[in-house]
Order: sequence, then structure tokens, then C-alpha cells
Amino acid sequence: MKFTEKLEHAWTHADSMLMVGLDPDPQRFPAELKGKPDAIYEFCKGVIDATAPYVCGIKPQIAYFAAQRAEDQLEALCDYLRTAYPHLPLVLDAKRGDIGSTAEQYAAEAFERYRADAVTVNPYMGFDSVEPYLAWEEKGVIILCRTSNKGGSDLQFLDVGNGEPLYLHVASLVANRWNKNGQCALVVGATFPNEIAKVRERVGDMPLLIPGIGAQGGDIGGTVAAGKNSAGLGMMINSSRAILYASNGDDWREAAAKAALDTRNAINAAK
Ligand SMILES: O=C(O)c1cc(=O)[nH]c(=O)n1[C@@H]1O[C@H](COP(=O)(O)O)[C@@H](O)[C@H]1O
Repeated sequence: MKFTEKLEHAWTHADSMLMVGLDPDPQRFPAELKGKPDAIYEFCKGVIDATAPYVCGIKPQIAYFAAQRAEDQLEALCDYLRTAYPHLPLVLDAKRGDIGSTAEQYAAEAFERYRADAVTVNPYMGFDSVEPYLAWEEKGVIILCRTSNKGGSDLQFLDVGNGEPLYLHVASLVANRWNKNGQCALVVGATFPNEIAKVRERVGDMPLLIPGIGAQGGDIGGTVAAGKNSAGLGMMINSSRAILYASNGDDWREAAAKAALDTRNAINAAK
């Protein structure tokens, strides 16, 4: 199934626009997993099982696995997700960006090795660095636009002419020229609701990946009001640490489930 169809199905099926991010940090794991060789897999599987009923997708962040030499555990986790929850979109957060020939390899990593439904991509090397991902027409290509971090303004706010900031130029470029197969989405941080509204205005109903609620302090009400599309949907609102580490005691699975349910409900209440 195409990424966009899978996402639309997940929004309605789970009545949720919450995406859970998997950023596994072994230092923060519950005691029962500490020192286990497959702790990363077990922790992430526990979080997936606990939160799956309340989410529209799962977003593993590849650096957390690679830094721990745990790519094999990421592969196993992607296999598990696909088998146990085939309706749930798998977004690989890699934020890759490189020249075309190298980007082809990164695209194969995301879509063949991990068999992700979508991948995050950095567009600031230009169209030929994004094109190899777009060649996978069934897959989602989620392009950084206005990122949630403070330093995002350093470059993304630069005036490219007539008072137009670079991030809005990127939004228009993706919507009007790069999205020929209807497979693109944009990343806009929940920490900047004004910019979410401006991006939404530019790109119509295109899906937005919105990280920055939870640990980064973004406001759910402001995010939903600014980011919803004409159907009142259109967002993958990501939370990682606030859900993963809701508790590091014996109740870690229940605490993650509760944090996900509460966040899903807060998002829905703001619709
Ligand atoms: O592409 C992303 O997912 C992303 C883009 C962005 O602008 N800001 C951002 O925080 N992220 C990712 O979203 C996750 C946020 O994690 P928490 O702050 O713990 O919810 C991390 O994996 C980040 O790498």
C-alpha cells in the first residue's frame, strides 16, 4: 500500500494523529532491560505494543540504533512492526542529504534494507539530492522545512527575496514542483505554530510531520489549530522521549501507553 494511503487509513482507523518516535537511549532504560544484549529491541517492541492502538505511525530515529551498533535490532524491529501491525506506517527518521549517487544508496537503505514506508530527507543540497527517493513512487518522502530546533532559524529564516523566508520557499518548491507523485510531506516543528500555519497555507492538504511536543515543550492546541488540513487531519504529531521514558520503573509499558493515550486525546480535543 502507498505511504499516503496507509497514513490516511491510520488517521481514521486509530482516530489518532500521534506518531511515536523511537529514540532508544540505553541509559534511560528500565532496570529489567539494563545489560541485556537485545535491550534496544525489547524496549522498542514493548513501547510499540503498548502504544500501537493510539498512534498513526512509528518513527525510529536511525542514529540511536547506529550509535549503539544496533542496526540489526532496528531491522528486526521493522520486521516485527510490519508483521504485527501491518496497517501502521513506518517512518525512518534519517534526515539524509547527499549527492544523487549516494542518495540512491540511502534510499535503498531506507526502502529495501529497513522497508520503511517513508523517510525523512534534508533538501538543502537541492533537487538532485532528493530525486532518488522520489523515484520510489509508493514511498513517502518527508522533507525538512521549518525544523523544531532553535538553530533552525539560522538558515531557514533567511530572506530569499521579497521578504520570503527560505523555509517557505522550500514549502512552495515541494508543493509545486517536487511532489509530482503526491508522495511528499514536510517537517515543521511544533515549537513554531505561526510557521506551521504559513506552511499549511502554502501546501494545501499535504501531510506534515510535526515533532516538538512533549520534551521540547511545543503546544498541542496551537499545533493542531495551525496544522490541520481541510479534513481536520493532515498531521503526524511526533513525541519521543515524553512517551518512551514516561516511567523507568516496572510500569514502563503502562506508563508509555498512558502517555500515548493522553497525548492522542489532547490532540483530538484540540481538533
Ligand atoms: O525529522 C524529525 O523527526 C525531527 C525534525 C525536527 O525538526 N525536530 C525533531 O525533533 N525531529 C526528531 O523528532 C524527535 C523528537 O524527539 P522528542 O523531543 O523526544 O519528542 C527526535 O527524534 C528528533 O530527531
